[in-house]
Formats: sequence, structure tokens, C-alpha cells
Amino acid sequence: MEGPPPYKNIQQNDFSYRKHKKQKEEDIAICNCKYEANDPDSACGERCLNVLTSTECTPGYCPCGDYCKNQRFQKCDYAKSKLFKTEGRGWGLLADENIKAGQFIIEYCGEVISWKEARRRSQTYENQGVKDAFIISLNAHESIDATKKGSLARFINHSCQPNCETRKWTVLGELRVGIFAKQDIPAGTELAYDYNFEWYGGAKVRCLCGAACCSGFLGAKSRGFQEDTYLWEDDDARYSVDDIPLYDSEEDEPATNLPKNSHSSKHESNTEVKHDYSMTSGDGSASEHYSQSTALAVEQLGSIKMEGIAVNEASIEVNEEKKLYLQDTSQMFAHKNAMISRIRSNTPCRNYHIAPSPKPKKRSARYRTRRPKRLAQKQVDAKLVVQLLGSKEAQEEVFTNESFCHPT
Ligand SMILES: C[S@@+](CC[C@H](N)C(=O)[O-])C[C@H]1O[C@@H](n2cnc3c(N)ncnc32)[C@H](O)[C@@H]1O
Repeated sequence: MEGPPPYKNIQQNDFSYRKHKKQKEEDIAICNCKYEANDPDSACGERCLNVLTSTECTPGYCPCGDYCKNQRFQKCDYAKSKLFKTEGRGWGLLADENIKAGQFIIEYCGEVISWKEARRRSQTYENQGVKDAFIISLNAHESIDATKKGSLARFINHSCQPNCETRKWTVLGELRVGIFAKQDIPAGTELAYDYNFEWYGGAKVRCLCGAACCSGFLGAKSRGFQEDTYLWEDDDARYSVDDIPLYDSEEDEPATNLPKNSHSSKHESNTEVKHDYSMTSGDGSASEHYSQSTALAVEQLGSIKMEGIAVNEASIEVNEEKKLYLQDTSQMFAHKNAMISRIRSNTPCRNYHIAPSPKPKKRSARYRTRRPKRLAQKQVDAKLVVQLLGSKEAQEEVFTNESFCHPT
């Protein structure tokens, strides 16, 4: 049987992009554990101060010496696992022994690269037709790319009901990502964790994890995905109100009868919506592009494709919005390891459309309201209206102004 596409197996992160941090002696965390032969947990077990802060003990500094059990990343203290071919999800990893809840299974190794480099690479991989995503976020500034160099952890698939999870540990001054068991895992079971996949555009990949609670697509819970899905619904022809006149039924009041303040508030809200930047999918059909392609992806907001009119005026504000979005995103990444998705600038799915806007107002697409009814001039028979009006003053007022509203 044909194996997975070639990659270099590594058991420690690769630091070609930058040097490994040099830990200063004063920064080394030393626990106060004391090894006792009759208590195996005494040598840096659950109660070890370093374990409690997800920091590995530094060899030569740990009071337990060779008995220290808190050097699992450094010693590649992995659970046994093996590769297997899945149905529809490429390769996967199986537990090759019984694994206990909480056990360290394997490190997610790869090349440590900057966030910017991750973006650049993901675009390159996309262009090269790499189908699977292997870049995960390490912190707000860096990512781990296991595409060309990585450990077996790169084969662990996503599940919406996972038996594993990622955890970050500090090892010799550097942050590292480990895969840990969330529950007891019997030998022969597929290992899976929740990718927290960040979707920023491109094909929506069907999730084939098979869990009852499956969210349907990789990244379905991510902000980008949800906004995109929301906007697609908003643009659905069923919700279009472009051709609906100002008032819809006989019971509706004509605009001329509306109290002044209510008219102005209506106008205000219209203005607000008009000023809103609507980012909409240029081609709705792309949202239904349930591709099986799973090329790895890093967001590419820098290459936003703007279509429509009034782009110039709007662009400053859009950049603001973009900045906020990026800030949000990096903050999110500071808290979790996310498999990263990319905007594919060449897919129709992500054609941002900037609505014409005389004076832009900052509002998130998330809060975007439906497009307002068009303020069409209703043709009014003024004389008829006047006859129906009660007061003389009103009649005079209307006759005086009749020329303004009567059709000519
Ligand atoms: C880190 S790789 C996992 C290993 C990959 N299966 C392989 O053959 O190399 C992530 C990729 O695996 C696929 N994948 C993982 N979990 C999946 C799932 N639940 N449903 C569909 N595809 C999945 C997607 O293509 C994703 O981009």
C-alpha cells in the first residue's frame, strides 16, 4: 500500500527560522520534590510545582535527579501509536497500547515559524496543491509547521468528540505542544483531538469525524466560518427587500403621515445601515462548495479582494476593521492551539464587497442588519388624501405643498 506523502520525521521542534531560546539560570524553575523509594509519585508527580505550572524540570537542576518524571517532552516519553489509512480523511493515528486518561501521548513537532511566515507558506502549499493542513498556532506570534518536518502527531485527525487534547508546556524556556489523552483510550482506537480549526475562507471541508455532535465542517465553530455563513444567509434572495416599496400593505401608514421623529429615526437607521461595511460573499454558490480539498490554510486578510464601488473611501475603515479582526484573532490564538485555515484569494467564496458609503461608520459585519427598505417615492393622490383629512389647517397645509408631492 502506498504510504503518506514524504516528510522528515523529527522528535524535537526545528529552529531554522530563529534560534532556540537560551534559558538563563535565574529563569530555571526548580521544584521542591524529594524522591522517596516507597512513593513513586514523590519524584515530580502530580504534586510537583513544575508539573502544576506545565513546566518541565531542567536536567541537572531537579532535586530528584534521574528519578524525575517531569521530563516527558525532553525524553520523548511517548505512548505507542501506529499509522493507518482512514476512509476519506487520509492517514490517521491509532493507539497501539492502552492509554490512560491524562497521559502524554506525543509531541506535535515541526518547524517553529513566525505567523507571517506561516501565512506565506500556507499560500505556497495551497499553490502546490497540498491538501492537508499541518500548521498549528503556537502563540500569538508563532506557529508550528509540520508539513515537511514533523512527528507522527501530524497524522492525528480532528474529531468533534475527541479522545485527546493539545496542551502547551514550557520546556527549557520554549513553549511546546503535546497531545494528551482526555480519557482512557483502548489499544486500536483512533486518536483525535479538536483542531479548533480557524476557517478564514476557501473551500469548506466536510468533517468526517462521525461524532453524533459533529459540527459538519472543519472550522464550523470559528468566527470566520460563522460570519461567512451568516452573511451568505443575509444575501439569500429570499431575504432581499430591494424591490419592496416603502410600505407594504394598505394598513401601513404612508410616509407623509409619519410623525417627524419617527421618520428621522427611520432615516437614521437607514443611514446607519447604508454606512455599514457589508462584507458579503461575491458568489453565494461558493458557500456550497463542499470540497473535499483540505489544503492547509493561513488567513490572508492582506490580500482582500475588494469589489464594488466606493472602495477608496471605505478602505481606511476597512483596514481598521481588518486590524481589529487580526487583533481578535491573535488574541484567540494566544489561548488555544488552532489548526489554521487560509483565505484562498483565488476562490470566488471570498470576494469581499464593500458597500457604497458616503460616511463610513464602524460596525462589525456580525451586527449587520438587513438592508433597509428602499425609500421609494410613493405616488400619492394628494387631493384624495386631503379630502380624507379632518382639520382645515391640515387641508391648507397639504394644498400649499401639493406641488411637492403630486405627480407632475
Ligand atoms: C494534520 S492533518 C491530519 C493527517 C491527514 N489525515 C493526512 O493524511 O496526512 C489534517 C488534515 O487531515 C484531514 N482531516 C483531519 N480530520 C478530518 C476530519 N474529521 N474530517 C475530514 N478531514 C479531516 C484534513 O484534510 C486536514 O486538513
